[in-house]
Amino acid sequence: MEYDFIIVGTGPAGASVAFALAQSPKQPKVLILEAGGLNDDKSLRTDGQRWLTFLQQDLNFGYKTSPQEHAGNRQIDYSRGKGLGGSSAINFGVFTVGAKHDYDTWAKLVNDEEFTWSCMQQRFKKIVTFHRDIPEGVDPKYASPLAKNHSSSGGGPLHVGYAKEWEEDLIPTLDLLSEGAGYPLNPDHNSGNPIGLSVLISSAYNGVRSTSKDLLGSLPENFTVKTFSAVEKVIFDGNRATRVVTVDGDTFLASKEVILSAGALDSPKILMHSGIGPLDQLSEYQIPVIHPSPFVGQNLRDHAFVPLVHQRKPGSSLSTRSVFYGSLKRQEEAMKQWQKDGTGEWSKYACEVGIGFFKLGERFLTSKEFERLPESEKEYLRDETVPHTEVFTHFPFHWFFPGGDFPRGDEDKLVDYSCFLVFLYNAQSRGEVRLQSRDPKVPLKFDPKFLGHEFDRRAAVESLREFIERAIESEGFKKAVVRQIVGPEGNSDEKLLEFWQQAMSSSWHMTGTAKMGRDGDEEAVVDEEFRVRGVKGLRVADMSVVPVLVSAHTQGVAYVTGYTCGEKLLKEYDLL
Ligand SMILES: Cc1cc2nc3c(=O)[nH]c(=O)nc-3n(C[C@H](O)[C@H](O)[C@H](O)COP(=O)(O)OP(=O)(O)OC[C@H]3O[C@@H](n4cnc5c(N)ncnc54)[C@H](O)[C@@H]3O)c2cc1C
Repeated sequence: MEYDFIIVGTGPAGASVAFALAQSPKQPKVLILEAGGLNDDKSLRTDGQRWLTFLQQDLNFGYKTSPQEHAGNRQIDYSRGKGLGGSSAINFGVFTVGAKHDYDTWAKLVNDEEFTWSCMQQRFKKIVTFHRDIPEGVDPKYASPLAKNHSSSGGGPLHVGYAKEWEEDLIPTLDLLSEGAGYPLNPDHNSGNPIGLSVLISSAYNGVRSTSKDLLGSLPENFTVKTFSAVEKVIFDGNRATRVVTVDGDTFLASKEVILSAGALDSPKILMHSGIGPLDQLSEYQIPVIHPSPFVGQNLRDHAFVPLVHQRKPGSSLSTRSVFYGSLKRQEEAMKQWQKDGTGEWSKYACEVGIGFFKLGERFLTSKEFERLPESEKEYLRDETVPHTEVFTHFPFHWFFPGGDFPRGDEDKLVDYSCFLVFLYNAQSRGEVRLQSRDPKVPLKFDPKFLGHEFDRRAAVESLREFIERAIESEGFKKAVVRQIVGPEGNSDEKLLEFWQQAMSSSWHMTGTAKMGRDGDEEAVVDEEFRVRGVKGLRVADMSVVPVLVSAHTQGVAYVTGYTCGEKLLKEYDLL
């Protein structure tokens, strides 16, 4: 069977390519191939369990990094979602779009206005329906987005917004950070300027998580979706891509384009198995070369985070979460309620958090590591919309703590704790993904080179130090705390770095492994039309191509990346 377009992968990017093409009245024939299954079990959408879905093995490729030299030689979890929705089906539901300057930088790098914030903001409005309602009686100072920055009714199929019910200690925690620690407020973190403290907008609504599968819900008849169809490679006639072959040996023909949206760890793999990649790697595994492309798999970037966990004095916080998490019976009852109508405690606990994007102070800006950055990078970091770090509140840490004092259905061990996550932003380290087998079932080798650059180590240390000095050591916080459960053993550079090395995790924001660039950029794997350089009829549209490590959790970027590619295809093939 021949199709006009074949899209590989249904994460935010692939689903958005499809969603854009579905708007064509000319009904091009589109085939969507997805490695995993339907992901149609309703309970996978339980808002309060969004932190746990990634542990389900059938929904996750289960990747790990290679041993990380600067992180205690640990192999760090490098999860990727499998099945309809891709990684959005297993992610934590943080819905952030990043800084205006990220997109304007992208547009400048590739010399195309289509990537500016003003164009991307319009696309967000087509993909997303934003629900602005917050619980009654809550002061809107942490959550009052301006209408002009968001779509409301009449937006797209991806529903985002605030949880209906907030945990009792959410606002007091944010008050502590704003009034006690002096962090600035920002009631509209998705406005293009994320700087400041807000209540988080999540990819969830009415207790139900949203995933990119929601964009595939009402595809017209000219679309075919095939699950359990992992693509091995693209086949070329001369240098034109004409077919894809799955690992099970099925072949599908594409008369116009193949679009790879298999994500930043798998699109490079498909390229390499198709003969597009670094010559040394292709020849080592005897893969016939279609086009040498030395930067396929290079330029990998990511965010990272560490947790800070403290036990609070009994009665010092208003939190009731430990009572819920401490009772399996209560959790079961709540699940019955959630199954019935999406309400109850599974749409309250860990469903709303605080998020802050901040600039760091003079100690960071005058450090030798900052000084030694290229001028263009310093200029980028000085832009008013670009944060230097992120802080996150109310992470349900007890689920990930191996034993210890946390509630696990045992009411004797109820502990009231606070958990903040501190993020490393703007990492300068460039990692890589590499072939390690000729067998397409074997994943690439993933080496993000976490903390491999001196700037990253400085930014990690200063992000953590500044948050500890401002928030954790503030009178308001200290007086409510019994002890630190997880955190550094001191405030020196060495102790702070040691803590990062032992406790850091990837944020799963892998970016840049098939980077987009303008003519003359020798590192560019694709051009600004998403076309793979050196061949015809093949594009990559997912986080692989994004040439900027955006100041956000990356699902939003993946959605608009895919949608931009879809719009370009509609235009180029005169489909509107
Ligand atoms: C545990 C976790 C938590 C996260 N939390 C957040 C968060 O809270 N907020 C946020 O903004 N971002 C978060 N992210 C990141 C975010 O989900 C990703 O940036 C985003 O999903 C990337 O979109 P994508 O379309 O590029 O790739 P993916 O979402 O990874 O989609 C790739 C798709 O391609 C399919 N595929 C792969 N190989 C093949 C093949 N050979 N053939 C056919 N199909 C294939 C996969 O099954 C998948 O459907 C998280 C990610 C993870 C893993």
